[in-house]
Amino acid sequence: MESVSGLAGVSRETRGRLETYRDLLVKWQARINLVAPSTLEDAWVRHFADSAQLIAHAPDRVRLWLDVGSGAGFPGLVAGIMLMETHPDSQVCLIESDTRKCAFLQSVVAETGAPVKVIPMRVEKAEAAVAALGHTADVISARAVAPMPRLMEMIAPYWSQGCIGLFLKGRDVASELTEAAKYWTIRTSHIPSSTPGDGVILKLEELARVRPEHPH
Ligand SMILES: C[S@@+](CC[C@H](N)C(=O)[O-])C[C@H]1O[C@@H](n2cnc3c(N)ncnc32)[C@H](O)[C@@H]1O
Repeated sequence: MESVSGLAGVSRETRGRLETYRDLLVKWQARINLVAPSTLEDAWVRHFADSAQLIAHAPDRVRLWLDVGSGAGFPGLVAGIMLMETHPDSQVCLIESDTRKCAFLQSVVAETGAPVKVIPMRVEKAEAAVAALGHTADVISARAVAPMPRLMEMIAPYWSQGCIGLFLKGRDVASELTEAAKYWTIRTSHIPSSTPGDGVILKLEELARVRPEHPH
């Protein structure tokens, strides 16, 4: 695992927590569909390293990292475990509408002790629950949840000055951003993903509405 980019150089404790997470993923996958079955064998790269690479792009201070549509916890729960080592004051919040996936996420949190709050709700309904955490988000992340115009509508209530977005996206991101720019002033940069494939990390540093809600 140490040789997998994004997971290189993690401590023995972090490695142990991620292995606990991977073992639980395999166990629960037999009962509920957490990830595409074809990706399970290569989960270290496809899910864990893909998520872990975001940590290198986190700001120095992360009080709250918000992950939307977390599914089986990628990238947010991996971030939560990695931040225990690099940003010990951080809290991660996972918003996921599927309650069975949330039960899995809770079991990983319980087994690893990660400072992660799971909110079993649709992101559109979770504003009060997130506000109760006491901090605005410094980082918002998502993978495979929605095209950018829709994703921007989902995250806008949680966005504040100084926040950054870190999104794992595929090859269609340029056309998604062209569409999004009709509705938002945005400032973005693309960082090639360090895991195989044609993915990118889309870093969002400005989000301000210029037209009413996208008609998704
Ligand atoms: C394709 S899965 C991706 C899961 C994970 N991010 C990953 O990359 O493995 C999309 C997830 O987003 C969740 N989701 C979709 N719309 C949502 C919403 N409005 N609020 C909260 N969760 C949502 C779904 O339940 C699902 O688990």
